[in-house]
Amino acid sequence: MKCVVIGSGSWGTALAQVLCDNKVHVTLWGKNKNEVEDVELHHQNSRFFPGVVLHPNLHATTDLTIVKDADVIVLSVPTIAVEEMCRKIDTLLEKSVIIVNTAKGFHPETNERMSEVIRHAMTHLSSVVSLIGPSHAEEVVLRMLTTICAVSQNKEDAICIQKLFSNDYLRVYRGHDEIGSEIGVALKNAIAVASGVLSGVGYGDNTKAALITRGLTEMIRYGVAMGGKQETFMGLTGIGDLIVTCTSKHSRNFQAGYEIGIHNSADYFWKNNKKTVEGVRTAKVVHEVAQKRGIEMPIINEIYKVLYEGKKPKDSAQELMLRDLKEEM
Ligand SMILES: NC(=O)C1=CN([C@@H]2O[C@H](COP(=O)(O)OP(=O)(O)OC[C@H]3O[C@@H](n4cnc5c(N)ncnc54)[C@H](OP(=O)(O)O)[C@@H]3O)[C@@H](O)[C@H]2O)C=CC1
Ligand SMILES: O=C(CO)COP(=O)(O)O
Repeated sequence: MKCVVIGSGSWGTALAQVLCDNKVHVTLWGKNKNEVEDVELHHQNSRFFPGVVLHPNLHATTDLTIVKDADVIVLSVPTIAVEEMCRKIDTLLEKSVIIVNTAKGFHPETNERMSEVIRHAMTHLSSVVSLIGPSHAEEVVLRMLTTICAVSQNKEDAICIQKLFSNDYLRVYRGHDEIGSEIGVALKNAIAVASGVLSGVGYGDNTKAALITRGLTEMIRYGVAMGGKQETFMGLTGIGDLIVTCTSKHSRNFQAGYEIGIHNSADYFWKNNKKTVEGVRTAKVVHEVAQKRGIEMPIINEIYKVLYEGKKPKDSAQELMLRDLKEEM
């Protein structure tokens, strides 16, 4: 089995190392020459994991033609780059491959989920498996115990990817609700931005518990309206990923929100952010779709207003607290 991991950022590097640990033939592809040389020559990716020594057998390259005879290609680039990467890879392939999607979000223009984007962009495709769940790269690269889910419409390929990645520190479950799972992991990023905002403003643990619980309600409402199964949101790609992203110091979505909360404004974030913060774009997509379809998403609407309409976070928090009083669900 020959694997190529596309994207030498934090998640691509961590996943490529998992495959090395599992003695799978794997090469990491990156567009950034410095990053690739760092991995190939020094066994480190110091931009993302300062001080961490990577597996000695992990090789990296900037030559994309290595995909041509791959059996499995793992895509670990941000959502905005997924379609473009798929089209480039497709022109180089000599046979059909399993694509493992790891990006969490929607296409910025068509609003499609990542599996849909990949299916539309590629012809040399056996199937798409999304490998998603509560998994910060910073912990996986240190081999800390983690669980994720291999989600696919194709049961055989889900099993293949589950076995390929599972080991004594990474336990991979299988799932088949592609819609519910991909919506869960996308939406939790936007809720995590809100969690960071509330912490930055100075609110405490009661507020975070409220945000996670009511955020999950919105994820379910939206996901079920789009065709996902309610029970999926009780699993790793729902509540699991929501908890880790809303509470972890590693989360870039939480960190972005925290800065916005501290400044009581999104201006500083827009001027200075250079990190991958998927929840910001997701908030826009979900806000727009929910408005069109009449899906009630109060937290998403407020985070959208903070990010795109200059609303002050403290005013948004008050708006959420003083809405019409409701039944819980
Ligand atoms: N990090 C994590 O813990 C996890 C991340 N994910 C998801 O994985 C996806 C990838 O994120 P992550 O690895 O964290 O992001 P990073 O920002 O750590 O890395 C992204 C990598 O993709 C590269 N890249 C950016 N744009 C392009 C492009 N147009 N073509 C090719 N390469 C590109 C970047 O290169 P450069 O910087 O040089 O532009 C960088 O090497 C995201 O959707 C994220 O939500 C999922 C689970 C865990
Ligand atoms: O998806 C992730 C953890 O499961 C990574 O979250 P961030 O993108 O917020 O860092």
